[in-house]
Amino acid sequence: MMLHVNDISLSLGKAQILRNISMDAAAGELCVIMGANGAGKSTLLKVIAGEHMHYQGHVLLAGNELKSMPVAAQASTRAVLSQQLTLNQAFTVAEVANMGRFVYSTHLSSLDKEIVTYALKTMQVWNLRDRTYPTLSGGQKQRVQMARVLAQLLEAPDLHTTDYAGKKMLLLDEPVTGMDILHQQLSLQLATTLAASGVLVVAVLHDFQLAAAFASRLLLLKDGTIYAQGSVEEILTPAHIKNCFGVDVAVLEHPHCHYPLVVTAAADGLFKSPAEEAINVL
Ligand SMILES: Nc1ncnc2c1ncn2[C@@H]1O[C@H](COP(=O)(O)OP(=O)(O)OP(=O)(O)O)[C@@H](O)[C@H]1O
Repeated sequence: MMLHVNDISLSLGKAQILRNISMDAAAGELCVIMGANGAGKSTLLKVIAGEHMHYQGHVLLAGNELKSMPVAAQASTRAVLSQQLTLNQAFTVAEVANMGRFVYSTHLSSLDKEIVTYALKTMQVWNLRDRTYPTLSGGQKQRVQMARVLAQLLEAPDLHTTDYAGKKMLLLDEPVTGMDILHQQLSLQLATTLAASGVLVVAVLHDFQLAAAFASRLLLLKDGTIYAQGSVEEILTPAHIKNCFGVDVAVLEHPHCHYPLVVTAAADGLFKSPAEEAINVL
């Protein structure tokens, strides 16, 4: 799957949310989008997911303009994990995971069931399969959502046997929010493994360490535009982070791994005294 985003802009209501965004990503990449709250990350992901079809510019998926792709074709080529997905009805965990397969047919075949079982086991929520989804903890819910998108994406109950190059895209909006460190690692290793099988993965992350460890390419958004894009080393610099997040950091070398470590350099100084605040307001 090749994703080609060419000069897209998007308004929601009266506000222009995205401006002149261009990016390319290819099969096998794990492309991470970062940026401050409100920078436009989720909105960009939603455009790519086909949720905001009134964008200006072009979004090409494997050479096809997204706007002209039938909904069924879109659903069979990409799986989406959205932010703050609320499911208050009393579905069981297994039923939520089954939803990943309903995009193909309302009748689940034995292969569908095997894929769902495999997805639940991969995300270590098989033991929760009969629980009602709303009663789960935040991190458990997120793991079930990962199982659902995995069930949608896979064509076989195995991570390693299928070549997905040119066929599948996985869009993840803050997938590890609320997960403990083990399941954060598990989820991103899963994303990397899928990428190695040819899936194009685009993920919004807030955690610099996870981005540094797993991204093959980074996109930094600021105020609805692309501030910078490139390799982890090119993007995770103190200057870029200061400009996009307003925080002073130091970027160190990991003692064992090749990736950079981002640590905050100043623990205080973000809150000014009331007198200084007053001067800023004036
Ligand atoms: N439906 C909408 N109508 C109007 N404005 C919207 C709508 N959805 C999002 N916005 C605005 O668009 C901007 C970008 O929102 P978006 O959710 O893409 O940010 P984000 O980078 O994902 O932020 P966060 O890190 O908080 O998740 C924000 O200012 C938000 O208030």
